[in-house]
Amino acid sequence: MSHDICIIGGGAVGSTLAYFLYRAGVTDIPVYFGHEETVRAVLLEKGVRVYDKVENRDYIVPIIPRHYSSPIDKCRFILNTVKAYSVPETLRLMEKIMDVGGVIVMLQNGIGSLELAEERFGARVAGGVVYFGAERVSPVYTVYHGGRTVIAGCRHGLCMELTELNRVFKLGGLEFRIVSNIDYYRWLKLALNAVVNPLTAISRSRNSIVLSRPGLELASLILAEFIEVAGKHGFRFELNRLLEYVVNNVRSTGDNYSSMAQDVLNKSPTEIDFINGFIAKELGGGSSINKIITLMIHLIEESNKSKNSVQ
Ligand SMILES: NC(=O)C1=CN([C@@H]2O[C@H](COP(=O)(O)OP(=O)(O)OC[C@H]3O[C@@H](n4cnc5c(N)ncnc54)[C@H](O)[C@@H]3O)[C@@H](O)[C@H]2O)C=CC1
Ligand SMILES: CC(C)(CO)C(=O)C(=O)O
Repeated sequence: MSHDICIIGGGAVGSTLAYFLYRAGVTDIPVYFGHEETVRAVLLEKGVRVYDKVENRDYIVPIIPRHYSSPIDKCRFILNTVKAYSVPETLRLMEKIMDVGGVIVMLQNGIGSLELAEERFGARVAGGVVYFGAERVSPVYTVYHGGRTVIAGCRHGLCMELTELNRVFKLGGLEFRIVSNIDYYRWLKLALNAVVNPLTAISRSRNSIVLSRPGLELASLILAEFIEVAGKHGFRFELNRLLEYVVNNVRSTGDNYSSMAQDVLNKSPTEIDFINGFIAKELGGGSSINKIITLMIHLIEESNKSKNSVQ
C-alpha cells in the first residue's frame, strides 16, 4: 500500500506527530509498533489517544497500526521516532517500506542515530530535532505537554521534499522548520538534553526541576563541558546564552517528564550513551561531570534490572 507519511515508533513523539497530522486532515498514517499487544490495543481503541494539555482536550487519533516485523507499506516519508537504542532494529524495516525517492527523517535525541541511518541510506536521510514535550502514559495514551516546533534538514544536500512536510504540519498547527545547517541545531538540542534528561531521570522529576538552584548549578557544569566538545566540532556556544536557552525550553515543557525520566520510571534502558555519554567520550576520558552522570544513569538502569530496586 502506498502512503505519503509513515511513522516508525508509536510512542510519545510518534503519537504526537500523528496527532498534528490528524489535525491537518491526514487520517491514514501507518504507525509501526514494537509490540503485537500494542497493535491489538490500538485496533481496539480505533486509534491512539492523545490528550492535548494546551487545549485541555482528548483526541482519538485514527492510525493504521502495524507491527515492525510486517513491513507492508511503501512510504514517501518515514518519520522514525523510536528511541536511539532501538534504531538498529528499524533499519531493515525502513529499507522495506521506503518508496523510490522516499525520505527518512530521524528524530532521535543525542548523536548517533542520524549517522547510523546515513551509513545505510545516504542522502535519502534527514535529521530532525523535536521541541515539544510528550509523555507516554500507556502504550496507547500520550499526553502532549506543549512546544510546537520540529527543526529538520539534510546534511548532504537540500532535501527539497521536506517542504511538503512543512506544509502539512503547518496545517495541523506544528511548525516543521527546514534548515540548511541541521548539525548546529542537533548540537543545540544536545545541550538541552544533556541537562534536562539526566537531571530529571536521576531525581525522577518533571522538567521544571532543572530550574531549582542545584539544577541550575549542575546545568552550568554540564554545559561548560558541552561547550568544550562542541568547540572541537566547530560549533561555538556561550555559557550564559546556553543557560538562558535551557531555562526557556524547560519553562515551555516544565510539566513533562523528559524522555529519559520516563525510561527510568518505566524501568527501560535510556539514551544516556547518545547524550552525556557521547560528550564524555568526546572529552577524551577522565572524570568529567558528563562521565559521572552517565555512570549514575547506568547504575539506575542496573538497579531497575535487579531485585535490589525499591518499588
Ligand atoms: N518524549 C518527549 O517529550 C521527547 C522525546 N524526544 C526523542 O524522541 C525519540 C522518541 O522518544 P519517545 O517518543 O519519548 O519514546 P517512546 O519510548 O515513548 O516511544 C518509542 C516507541 O518506539 C517503539 N519501538 C521500539 N522498537 C521498535 C521497533 N523495532 N519498531 C517499531 N517501533 C519500535 C516502542 O514500542 C515505543 O512505542 C527519543 O530519541 C527521544 O529522546 C525528543 C523530544 C521530546
Ligand atoms: C525537549 C525535551 C527536554 C522535552 O522533555 C526532550 O527532548 C526530551 O524529553 O527528551
